[in-house]
Amino acid sequence: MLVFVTPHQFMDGICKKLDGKITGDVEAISLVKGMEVKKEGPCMISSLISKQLGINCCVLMGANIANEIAVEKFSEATVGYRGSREIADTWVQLFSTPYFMVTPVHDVEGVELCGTLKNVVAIAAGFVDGLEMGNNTKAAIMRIGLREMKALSKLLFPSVKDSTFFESCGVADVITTCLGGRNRRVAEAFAKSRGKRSFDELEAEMLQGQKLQGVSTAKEVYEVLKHCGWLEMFPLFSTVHQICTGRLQPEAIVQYRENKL
Ligand SMILES: NC(=O)c1ccc[n+]([C@@H]2O[C@H](COP(=O)([O-])OP(=O)(O)OC[C@H]3O[C@@H](n4cnc5c(N)ncnc54)[C@H](O)[C@@H]3O)[C@@H](O)[C@H]2O)c1
Ligand SMILES: O=P(O)(O)OC[C@H](O)CO
Repeated sequence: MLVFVTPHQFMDGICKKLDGKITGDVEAISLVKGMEVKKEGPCMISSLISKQLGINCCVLMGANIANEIAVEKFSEATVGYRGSREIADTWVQLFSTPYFMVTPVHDVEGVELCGTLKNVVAIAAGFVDGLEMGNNTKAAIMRIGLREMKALSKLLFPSVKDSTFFESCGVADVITTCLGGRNRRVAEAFAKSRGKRSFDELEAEMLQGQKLQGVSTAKEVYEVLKHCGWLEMFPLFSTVHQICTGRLQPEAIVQYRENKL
């Protein structure tokens, strides 16, 4: 059983290194939050693993800030699977502990897109914190973000279920990452510097070698939206990328009209 958990930026290279080396009856699970954008469109990391290595791949996503789990504070997570429930039950059994409650959901794309897209929402929440806009604004950003997450997931994969957004991988992960995650923290510092310090510089200074997922995911999402002609339908997602790249000021995070999707 193979467990993948690295920053998503490295997964293409890792799969290329593993290509041809995996034989026998192998099952994989990805904890990686992110996507690759190929010429033919977005490719979720579990699909990349499945396609490049020829193996089935489930996902594990949820409201899971690592250092809280490390000290055994209670939390939940979601296993997303396709096909047979049997393998999902095996993963649930493997990961479950009295303080880590894992639920299987038959919606691998929905679960993985929740884990991926909420990192863009967390960047937006960090801008709100850095600008000291307050709790009402932050709640508004989280709500708009969740709505865009659901709308984009369903446009990309019509099979995605509404109920997935109420699992740990959905609304709960939006909340915990917007309150306590690294994406939020670094975006807060970016906004405090009024965009004068780059994300790369802040990441290197604040994360000691760890890699942010939200900034590159915002770029990948922007590319997908632009390619599909959907930019105006997703103002929060597109504004986050434009702020990250310096085309807009952090204040722009509340300066757009929400489109009714
Ligand atoms: N840390 C969290 O709280 C948390 C929680 C849930 C999910 N995730 C997700 O898990 C994934 C990994 O996050 P993380 O915080 O464990 O990341 P991390 O930066 O701590 O790196 C995890 C692993 O990736 C390896 N790695 C680093 N650079 C690499 C490279 N160039 N090539 C190959 N491997 C490399 C590291 O050696 C390490 O073992 C991300 O997609 C993240 O969103 C993280
Ligand atoms: O620390 P972050 O912002 O990468 O978020 C960590 C996890 O994805 C939360 O579930």
